[in-house]
This record gives sequence, structure tokens and C-alpha cells, in this order.
Amino acid sequence: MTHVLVTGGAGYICSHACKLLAHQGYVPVTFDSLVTGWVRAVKFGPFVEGDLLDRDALDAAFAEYEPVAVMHFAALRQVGEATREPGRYWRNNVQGSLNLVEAMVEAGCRHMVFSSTCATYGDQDGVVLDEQSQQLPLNAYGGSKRAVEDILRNFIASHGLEAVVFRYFNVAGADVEAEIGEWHQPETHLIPVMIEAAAGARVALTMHSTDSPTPDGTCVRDYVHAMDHAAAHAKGLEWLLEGKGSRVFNLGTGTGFSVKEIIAECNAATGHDVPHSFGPRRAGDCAALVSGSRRAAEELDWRPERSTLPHMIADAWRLYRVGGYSG
Ligand SMILES: NC(=O)c1ccc[n+]([C@@H]2O[C@H](COP(=O)([O-])OP(=O)(O)OC[C@H]3O[C@@H](n4cnc5c(N)ncnc54)[C@H](O)[C@@H]3O)[C@@H](O)[C@H]2O)c1
Ligand SMILES: O=c1ccn([C@@H]2O[C@H](COP(=O)(O)OP(=O)(O)O[C@H]3O[C@H](CO)[C@H](O)[C@H](O)[C@H]3O)[C@@H](O)[C@H]2O)c(=O)[nH]1
Repeated sequence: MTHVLVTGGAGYICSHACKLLAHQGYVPVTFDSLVTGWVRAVKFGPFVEGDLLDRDALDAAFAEYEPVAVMHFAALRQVGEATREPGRYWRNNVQGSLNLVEAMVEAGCRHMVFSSTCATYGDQDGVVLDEQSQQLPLNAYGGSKRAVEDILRNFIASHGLEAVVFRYFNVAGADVEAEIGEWHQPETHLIPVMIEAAAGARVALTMHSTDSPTPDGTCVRDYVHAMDHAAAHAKGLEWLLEGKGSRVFNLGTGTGFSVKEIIAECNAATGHDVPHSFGPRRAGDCAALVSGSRRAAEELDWRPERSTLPHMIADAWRLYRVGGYSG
């Protein structure tokens, strides 16, 4: 049996990767503290409840499962929260990742697929964001992810670690079979908040900005379906196991949508108007983040298949309707 250690496997994107890994014949071993994840999302392999800040727990997991690789998703990942509580983000995301990398080196596990983010780029008006772009994060979340990329570069140079780093753009949608999806308490991400508002489960969605330097004043993001992310991770793992070495890839479609455009699409897809109000700009928010790279398509042969707004909203809506958000 070929084990892959999946940190954060009880979370949203991570559980989609576990499902695909299991489908491909790997055994995904979830290592998760449940700080934002859910035991009920761990359906596709063994579960180790542990914290990245607990080095002994990590060593025990490596000793028990001897994984061929690590998929490192576990992190705190809310932009607004990171701006209010930067210390928590630096400690959890950076110290936790350093512990993990050191445990890997000691256990002789050399391959990591790492979840980084376009938030490491920050706002760069008019700049095409590709893997060579400068990283100028606006908040502690993006800063902590850039720091982990630095740690990986150092360990690649000194300890023979090999890492595929994925800089995700925004993630949306849910498993097409509605087995897993996005469950956060409290929920802050645009599409699930919008779905809850459309369903009447919350009074209204607050639009965080209408005066951004974008065509309609609301922030623009490049959304990719969680299942397409999982597919990219499987390809990243294959890339490493074939010995192709360390590489950074943006994961975006190259097309951005504004908050207003997404609300209009949600109204059409669900047949319910999304009640909304207007609030102040959320601290740490970038105005626009859209990928300008084709590297993942050209080198990994990654083709997003469900990353259209109608698919992502329909899949999130289906999950909601089968009770997937009910905790
Ligand atoms: N959701 C997005 O739009 C998005 C965009 C870019 C990057 N990412 C990255 O993708 C990854 C997964 O994001 P998600 O949206 O699935 O988040 P999530 O909160 O659903 O999942 C993260 C998981 O990590 C676990 N975790 C956090 N800190 C831990 C620790 N110290 N020890 C053990 N487990 C810990 C949580 O309990 C949770 O299950 C994160 O690294 C995030 O930064 C997400
Ligand atoms: O109730 C809401 C929720 C969101 N938004 C807006 O919708 C856009 C998208 O917000 P999300 O919270 O869905 O996503 P973020 O772009 O803030 O952050 C997400 O994508 C980032 C990359 O852009 C990070 O990697 C991060 O982990 C992940 O949470 C932002 O302009 C936000 O201000 C609203 O107007 N109202």
C-alpha cells in the first residue's frame, strides 16, 4: 500500500484530494488538528488527529505510515482573520510547516506538494501574475505562505527535498457527488455565503467593497473548482514521483469574475435572488487576483474541467440542498 500523508485532510480542498488519491489507489492518511476541519470529511483513508505544532505527533505519523510523499494543505487561511490575528497565522502556518519539513527530512520522505496562494502576489495593478511575478503579500496569511515557500527553497537546496508548490487562485464548488464540500464555521468565503443567503439561511450577504479599482467596483477573483484542484495535486504527485523535481505552478483559469458578476450568476443558477447589503472594504483584501500563466497546462497537462461559474455554483448549491452545510 502506498501511503500519502495529507495534512489538513479533514478540510475543504484537502478532502477532495483525498477522495481522488483513494480513487487512484493511494492510501491518503489525514493528519489534522480539526481546528477548522471535520472528522466527517475524512472518508477515504486513516485519520491521525494531530497538530503540526506537535513534532512528536508528526514523527509518530511518519513512523507508522512511511508515506512516499506529503500533500501539505493544513493552514489557517482567512484573509480578514489573518489581519486581526497575525501572530496566530505566522505560528500555525510557518512554525507548523517547518516542523513538518524537519520531520520529513528525518523520516527520509523527500516529496511534498504544497498549497500556496495567489495572496502571496498582493495587489499588482496591471501586472500579469505568473510564477516569476514578485511576491508582495498584503496580509499575514499571504506573508506566512510566502515564508513557507522560502523554507522549502532552503530545504530543497540543503536536504534534497523536492516540492511542487501550487499557488492557488480562489477555490469554489463541491464534489459532484456531494459527498464532501466546503464546511467552515463561521463561513466567510463568497460562494458558500452567497448560497446561504440565497437559501434564506442568513439575512444577507455583505458586499465588502464597491469602490475597488475594477470595472464594477467589486473585487475580482479567478475561481477554480475544488475537484480541478484535486486533479492538479494528483498530477503534482506524479510529477515528483517521476523524478521531475521541484517546480512552482499557478492554479488559475486566467479569467476573473467580480463579486457582482458572481451574485448575478447565483441568482440565475439557483432561481433565488441573493439578498445583499454593502459594507466597508475588508482589511487585507486585494482588488484583483487573476492568473496570467499557462505553465500548469503546458507542463502538467492540467485542464480545469468544472471551473466554470455555472458548474461551481450548481455543485455548491447541490451540496447545500442535501444538507452538506449543516455541520
Ligand atoms: N479556499 C481557498 O480559496 C484557498 C485559496 C488559496 C489557497 N488555499 C490553501 O489551501 C489549503 C486548504 O484550504 P481549505 O480552504 O481547504 O481550508 P480548510 O480550513 O477547509 O482546511 C484546512 C485544514 O487544515 C487543518 N489545520 C490547520 N492548521 C493545522 C495544524 N496546525 N495542524 C493540523 N491541522 C491543521 C484544519 O483543521 C483544516 O481541516 C490551505 O493551505 C489554504 O491556505 C485555499
Ligand atoms: O461575504 C462576503 C465574502 C466575500 N466577499 C468578497 O468576495 C471576494 C472573495 O472573498 P473570499 O473570502 O471568498 O476569498 P479571498 O479571496 O478573500 O480568499 C481566498 O482566496 C485567497 C486567494 O485569493 C486565499 O488563498 C484564501 O485562502 C482564500 O480564503 C473578496 O473580494 C471578498 O471581499 C464579500 O464581498 N462578501
